[in-house]
Amino acid sequence: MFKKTIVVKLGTSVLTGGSAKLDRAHMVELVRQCAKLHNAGHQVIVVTSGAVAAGREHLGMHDLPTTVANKQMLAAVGQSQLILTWENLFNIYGLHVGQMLLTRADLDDRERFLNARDTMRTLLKHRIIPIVNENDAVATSEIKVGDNDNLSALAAILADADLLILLTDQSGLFTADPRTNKDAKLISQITEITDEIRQLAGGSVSGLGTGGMATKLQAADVAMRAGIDVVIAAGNEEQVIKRVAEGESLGTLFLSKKSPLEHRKQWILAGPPPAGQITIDAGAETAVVAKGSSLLPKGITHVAGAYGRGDVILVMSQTGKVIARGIARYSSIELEAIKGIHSEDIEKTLGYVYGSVAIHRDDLVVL
Ligand SMILES: Nc1ncnc2c1ncn2[C@@H]1O[C@H](COP(=O)(O)OP(=O)(O)O)[C@@H](O)[C@H]1O
Ligand SMILES: N[C@@H](CCC(=O)OP(=O)(O)O)C(=O)O
Repeated sequence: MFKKTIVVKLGTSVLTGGSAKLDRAHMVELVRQCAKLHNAGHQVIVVTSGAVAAGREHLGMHDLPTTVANKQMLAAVGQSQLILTWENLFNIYGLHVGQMLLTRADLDDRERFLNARDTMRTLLKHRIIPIVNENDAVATSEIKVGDNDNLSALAAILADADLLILLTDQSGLFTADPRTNKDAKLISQITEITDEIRQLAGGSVSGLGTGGMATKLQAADVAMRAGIDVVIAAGNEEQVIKRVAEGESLGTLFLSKKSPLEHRKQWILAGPPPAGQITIDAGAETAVVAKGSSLLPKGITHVAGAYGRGDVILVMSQTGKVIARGIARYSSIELEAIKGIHSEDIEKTLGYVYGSVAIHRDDLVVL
């Protein structure tokens, strides 16, 4: 069976069941489904809302505050309760969780993006469930993602996910808001988000979540552009996570045209102008061109230009021919220090290591 990387986004409406506190009984059921997928060999990442709701419950506040600062206060109180709840629930299945609190500003910054991606990958490698929420304490109006739908699309990109499942209190995207329109019909598949589709999505009516369907469509748009399929489905549908992950037609599927890898390679080719270059020896050229291998520091003979981790660079042959374009895993200063050495010696030379490769084969397009 194909092992997938799946991001499951749980909205406030799903986690509270429409009440003013966390619905722990339902959370147990959602965790059971995630644990089952995890144990079948898939990689599962949870994007959780509910910090504000948990804070409200913990402090016994009945009215939902309207000011951003008060919501931030509730999120600060509630996030620790929320993560503890997830840790305790996943523990039932012998699993640990790792908390990642992110903002869009973190992910817009190339260096921080790569650092967050390293954390995500390392958690997954150690079979720990990453639990992501917005860092509400520092998310102001300029920098906040604004809702966890958009954040979940960024988390899916960070995780190189195959599938993003947005669970909410409706069974998918309807032709109109089903709360106010009884004749609204479920749309089962979308291959392109057009203006007509966007017009179907109103704001949140539940008053518990923030974005309604509009932010789910924004998230679906971002994820699809990165080659990630998206499903919007109801959080209370039986075995919903497992069934969607297995490809059952449930809710609304947003089908992406390209795979994440094809998308990334296209971006490397057509994206930003190269920030610099490296020259490699004949052995490395054979490995990269003929075998499709990653490029190791050992094969680098020359570094030119000033660039950072995550920048697109050119890979040149000894005769000055451009062989490939790729995303550098180390800055030009770091590559200058580690060129020609064995990967095991990177740590000794730099004092730290981001991995054994200078450019990973998934980040490399041979020309
Ligand atoms: N076309 C539509 N199809 C389905 N739901 C819609 C549509 N337009 C607006 N909505 C509203 O979006 C709400 C879900 O968004 P929201 O309350 O933000 O949930 P969450 O907390 O899960 O993010 C639904 O309860 C529904 O009333
Ligand atoms: N970060 C906030 C969630 C923001 C929000 O309301 O998201 P959502 O319910 O997914 O629309 C929290 O944890 O309460």
